[in-house]
Amino acid sequence: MAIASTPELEADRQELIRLITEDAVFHGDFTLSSGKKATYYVDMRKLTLDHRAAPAIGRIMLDLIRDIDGVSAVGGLTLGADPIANAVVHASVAAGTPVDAFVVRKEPKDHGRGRQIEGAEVEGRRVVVLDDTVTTGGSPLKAVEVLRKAGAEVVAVATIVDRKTGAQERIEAEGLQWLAAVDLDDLGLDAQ
Ligand SMILES: O=P(O)(O)OC[C@H]1O[C@H](OP(=O)(O)OP(=O)(O)O)[C@H](O)[C@@H]1O
Ligand SMILES: O=C(O)c1cc(=O)[nH]c(=O)[nH]1
Repeated sequence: MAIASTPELEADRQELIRLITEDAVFHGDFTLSSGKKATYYVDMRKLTLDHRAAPAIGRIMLDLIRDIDGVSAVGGLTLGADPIANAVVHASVAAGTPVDAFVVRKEPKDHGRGRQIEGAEVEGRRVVVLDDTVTTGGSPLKAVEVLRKAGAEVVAVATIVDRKTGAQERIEAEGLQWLAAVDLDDLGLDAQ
């Protein structure tokens, strides 16, 4: 669990935990992105696109990466990461420490400029990969692979919710820092 760096930001985080618990945790039988089964699903899109939560998500995720030197762009695999990256851009401008955002497509675009990474140019830049909920880590690692091929220096993966099912170990095995704003203890859920 990552306690925020100031009482105000920790209040933001606690309010986000309340909103996730009330509005984004769904119980039932779910198939996850990895094909695994689970009895709950955390639908963070409900909150990354919600006016009550999006500004705080930007501040919380900016705070989460505060100790990493030289980060100039953030983003991740579309679409979970996209509204988070945009929120971080706004929070970073408000904080006087601007960063840019990028979107990593699942496949390169088949028309126009044919790009797989949209937005900020990442070559030679230190970047952080974002995600909304991480289970196996496959999605952020796909973004890492695409970003590295494009010449980015990926330094960390930062998620809002960590489902605590092995992603941290996979990410750290890639030499990347692992950061999570909210974990299962915060939400009163068991790992699965
Ligand atoms: O850690 P993983 O096993 O990769 O699972 C987590 C991923 O699953 C969800 O995205 P999803 O694949 O549902 O795609 P979407 O963002 O396009 O909805 C979520 O937003 C994460 O990116
Ligand atoms: O593993 C996933 O696909 C997944 C789990 C979860 O709780 N939320 C989500 O958006 N994706």
